[in-house]
Amino acid sequence: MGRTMEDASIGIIGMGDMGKMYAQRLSDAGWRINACDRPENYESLKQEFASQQRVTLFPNGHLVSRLSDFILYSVEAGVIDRVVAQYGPSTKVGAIVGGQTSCKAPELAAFEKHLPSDVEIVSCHSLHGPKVNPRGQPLVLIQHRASDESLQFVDRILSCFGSKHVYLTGEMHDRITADTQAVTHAAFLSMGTAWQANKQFPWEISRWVGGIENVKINITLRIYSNKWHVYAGLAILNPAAKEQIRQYAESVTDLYKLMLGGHRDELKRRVKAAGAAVFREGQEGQDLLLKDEVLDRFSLSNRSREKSPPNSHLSLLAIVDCWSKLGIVPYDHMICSTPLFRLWLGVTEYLFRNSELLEEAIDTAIDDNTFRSDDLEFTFAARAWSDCVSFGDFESYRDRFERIASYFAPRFPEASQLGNEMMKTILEKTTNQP
Ligand SMILES: NC(=O)C1=CN([C@@H]2O[C@H](COP(=O)(O)OP(=O)(O)OC[C@H]3O[C@@H](n4cnc5c(N)ncnc54)[C@H](OP(=O)(O)O)[C@@H]3O)[C@@H](O)[C@H]2O)C=CC1
Ligand SMILES: O=C(O)C(=O)Cc1ccc(O)cc1
Repeated sequence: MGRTMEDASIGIIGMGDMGKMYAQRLSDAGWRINACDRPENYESLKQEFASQQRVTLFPNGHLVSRLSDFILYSVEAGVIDRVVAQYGPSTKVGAIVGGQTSCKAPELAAFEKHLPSDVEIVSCHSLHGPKVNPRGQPLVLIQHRASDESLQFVDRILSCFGSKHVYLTGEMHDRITADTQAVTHAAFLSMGTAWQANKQFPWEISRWVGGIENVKINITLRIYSNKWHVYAGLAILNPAAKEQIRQYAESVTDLYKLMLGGHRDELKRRVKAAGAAVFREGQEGQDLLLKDEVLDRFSLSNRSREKSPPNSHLSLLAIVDCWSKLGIVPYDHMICSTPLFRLWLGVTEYLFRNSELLEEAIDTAIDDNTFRSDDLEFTFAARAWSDCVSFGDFESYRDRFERIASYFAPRFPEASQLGNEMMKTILEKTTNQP
């Protein structure tokens, strides 16, 4: 192999949010980094990292690849094949190559197709955004075409994050993250779409103020304030995601029809059967601590509230129905959970483990018209996102995403500050899951 830990250097191709976070943390831990972004970004990146002695910027990926012992591609998922085709053949003999894209099938296929056969492949995926502290968060490692020694090499390099290393195949990774990431995002994207369609800013409306509504609002705005390609890539490129998002849209539609038709008993039976399948005895894990006292502290609204306003919670009833239809037990997915997924499971659990609240949601869905038009738009939105992902057209995904993002944009600074505090407080209590 000819590389030693002492003189090894790490290459990063793609110095966006994740690439910069990796460069910063790995160089702080003492590693030498060779990095590049697209050639037109070379000068500005060189200036940005001028004071970082251990980070050397290069104009392109050929120069990074020929020098580095472990090379990470941290580019948009949609361009991975093109970028690996371009720089892969320049990889240093005997080096190890990996990627940070959120869906592994296309990334590993690109590596197999374009990397010389004397190059090993160990890929990775940090299951959190660039502003989250990696300590304690899952970090997936994939020993795809590599010796045990090379896996240990990568393991050691990445150990400075303090993340929880999880060893999976690419296929297992994609199946699990379809649920922990893609379906979770589909639910929040649909909430934002419905609010926009109804011309609402939910924090200004009393029925959306307080408790788990704050989580829905803050996370939705957090997603729309991020880059569209992250969500598009992991949904469109993952075949398991398409199927799961379709089931979510189907569950939303079925439950909404039961609500509209006033079929209280059937709705109750279906929701409770799904709840029993998902929240089985003994699978509670630790208390997720999503209590109103905590959640109420993170409101974008300046109104106070007396009591939880009743809500049909269609988005939450549907995710449990969807999990049960697909035979998914979300607790089994904690190994690949992102912060958003844990919050999503937390609010779902909060509803389903409180039988009074669950009964109230079902009764509200049948008896109270207040949420009908919200739920109608939510149903349309869930189906439209599912279609958009199934068609696999990145540009129309981008269009939809950016149109809705621009509606909420004036509130992003405030929402992301509040969202960060909320994530921090809640995640401190939910990180160490079994
Ligand atoms: N953001 C997140 O929360 C997470 C993202 N990921 C995944 O990590 C990857 C990177 O995401 P993120 O950092 O957020 O996205 P960014 O858009 O911030 O970063 C991607 C970078 O790659 C650059 N790039 C594109 N083509 C090339 C090229 N040919 N050579 C060199 N650089 C190139 C882009 O430049 P330009 O913008 O000029 O095109 C951009 O700076 C994605 O695949 C994403 O799915 C994984 C975990 C979390
Ligand atoms: O927590 C989430 O789901 C996020 O939105 C952040 C994120 C996005 C992409 C990833 O591959 C991993 C984490």
